[in-house]
Amino acid sequence: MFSLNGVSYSFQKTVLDNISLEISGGQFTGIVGPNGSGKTTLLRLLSGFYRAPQGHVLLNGQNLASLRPRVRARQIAVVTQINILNPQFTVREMLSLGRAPYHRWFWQRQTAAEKALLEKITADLRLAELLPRRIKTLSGGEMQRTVIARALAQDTLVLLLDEPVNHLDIHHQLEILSYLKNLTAQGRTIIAVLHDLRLARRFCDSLLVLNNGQVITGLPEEHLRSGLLARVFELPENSEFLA
Ligand SMILES: Nc1ncnc2c1ncn2[C@@H]1O[C@H](COP(=O)(O)OP(=O)(O)OP(=O)(O)O)[C@@H](O)[C@H]1O
Repeated sequence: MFSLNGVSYSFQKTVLDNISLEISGGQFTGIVGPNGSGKTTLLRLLSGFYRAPQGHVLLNGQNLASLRPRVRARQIAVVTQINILNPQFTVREMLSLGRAPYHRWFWQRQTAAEKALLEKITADLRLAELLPRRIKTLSGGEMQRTVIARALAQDTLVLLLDEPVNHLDIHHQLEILSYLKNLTAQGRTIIAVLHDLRLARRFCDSLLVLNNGQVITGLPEEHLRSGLLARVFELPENSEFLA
């Protein structure tokens, strides 16, 4: 699915230093690491938002940098921390925006298949009552569910999410993460930055652990057994936050 070959990325200092790794398709991969370790930077490289000045980011063997944004948006949907939303849009309009990569012009009529897709997403994320509401009137959690729904409306094989459950209460956190996990059973690839290590361990098939410019890949249990998570987060090995 994704291959990174010798990727480095720097701002004033080097954030990612000569990273080579593979991310498998059809899995839930978590990106974890301390604040400032480069999680968002890595996600932006995977989305094509940043171009690696050194090395290559490949999606199914294709260099991401060579894909036109519209073509990329049919393969990768992104939920960022700061989603630039027009506060005047309704939830219904936001969902429709997810179809933009497939339309020639802005408010092109939706096909029956597109309407059915949006209805299913609306039902799955329990958004029906919110459809007529303007974005500016939503709570943080409602907004987050709307943004995730818009990404799902892109109907891509890959979904990249930056802290997708941050604004959600524990019930909605579990609901959204279970939903995302179930999408992998349909062959979709989910890659998400997560801060809660217990949730990451419970839902992720593999974890990318970022620290000091390096990325260590592996199963959550491997990282736990080796003590890597405890070391990186400066926690005792038997910490309840890893359990
Ligand atoms: N546009 C930028 N200009 C300068 N420095 C930046 C920029 N974006 C990120 N950085 C720096 O790069 C480092 C990695 O940032 P990044 O946002 O990728 O980390 P993160 O692991 O996602 O952090 P957090 O957990 O706090 O969200 C940080 O030190 C950050 O200050």
